Amino acid sequence: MQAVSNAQKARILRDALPYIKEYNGKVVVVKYGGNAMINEDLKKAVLADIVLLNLIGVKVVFVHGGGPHIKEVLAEIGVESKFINGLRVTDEKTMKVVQMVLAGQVNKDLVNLLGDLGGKAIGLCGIDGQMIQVEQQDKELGLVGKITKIDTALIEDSLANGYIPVISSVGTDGHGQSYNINADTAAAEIAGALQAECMISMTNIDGVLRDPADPSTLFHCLTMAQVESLTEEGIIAGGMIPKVSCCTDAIKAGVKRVFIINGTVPHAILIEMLTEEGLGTMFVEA
Ligand SMILES: Nc1ncnc2c1ncn2[C@@H]1O[C@H](COP(=O)(O)OP(=O)(O)O)[C@@H](O)[C@H]1O
Ligand SMILES: CC(=O)N[C@@H](CCC(=O)OP(=O)(O)O)C(=O)O
Repeated sequence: MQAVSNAQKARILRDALPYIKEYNGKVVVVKYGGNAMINEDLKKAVLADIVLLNLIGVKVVFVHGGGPHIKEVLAEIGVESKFINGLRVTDEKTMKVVQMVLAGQVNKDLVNLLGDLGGKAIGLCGIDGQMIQVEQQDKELGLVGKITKIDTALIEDSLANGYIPVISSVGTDGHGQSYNINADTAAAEIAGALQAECMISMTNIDGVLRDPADPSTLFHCLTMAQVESLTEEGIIAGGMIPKVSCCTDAIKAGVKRVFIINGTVPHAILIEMLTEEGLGTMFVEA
């Protein structure tokens, strides 16, 4: 690899200035999927980028998943999940594991690492301050919550105090029952409620692809209509279904810029936000 001279390093920083100005003081919701948390080094690199964004004045709201972590703990107790359109059918036993893994293990590990990296982070889930209020989505899905309201007070207080809110997608029905929510859905609803400047979903694939096995088939930009037909054709499938519909929902809710990027590419988020390089799939109205 060619060495970067000091002058080049300085120019890279200077070239980021217009983007830094653009995002300074703005709310950016970042969704970090469990499949993108593939190893500790990569996780630390992603979290260091989040700390950097926070320190240059971006109000980062960090919503995380943890599907693979839930799967691992369920496997240990001999439970196998069924998914309907990318959503985990959640019975009471599964819900206990979901809450324990997302709001406990994954959330606190991320907060801990952010702290280690010099970030000021606070771990929350949708139950805290009744932030994510839900009702049952569908009997067949069990304890999967459909979001009825996002109370942004706690998020806004955290941001106003300079914290990075780290949020896990567990909601409450207001009567003591916890519900499981797809993390992309939670991120999109939170982004809409905050009227965020930008929402970025970080996953383990470059974006929406015609053929997920072939990176050259990436869609750089998708309209709502294209999303609908690709879903009907079955090209958008599995976990990509809720992810993509969340992106279109966020656009409809007034979020200005919405992307799916590959969180396993080092510094993908900095490249997307602070350079003219466009990574992943961007969603637009028409
Ligand atoms: N058209 C498509 N383009 C890209 N990925 C797709 C597509 N259809 C299905 N997928 C699958 O969706 C997965 C991403 O969803 P998911 O596993 O739920 O991610 P995360 O854990 O980050 O939320 C990809 O790894 C891929 O296997
Ligand atoms: C209802 C539902 O499916 N909830 C998800 C919540 C975690 C999640 O979304 O994690 P990823 O972002 O890593 O996929 C689940 O149980 O897996």
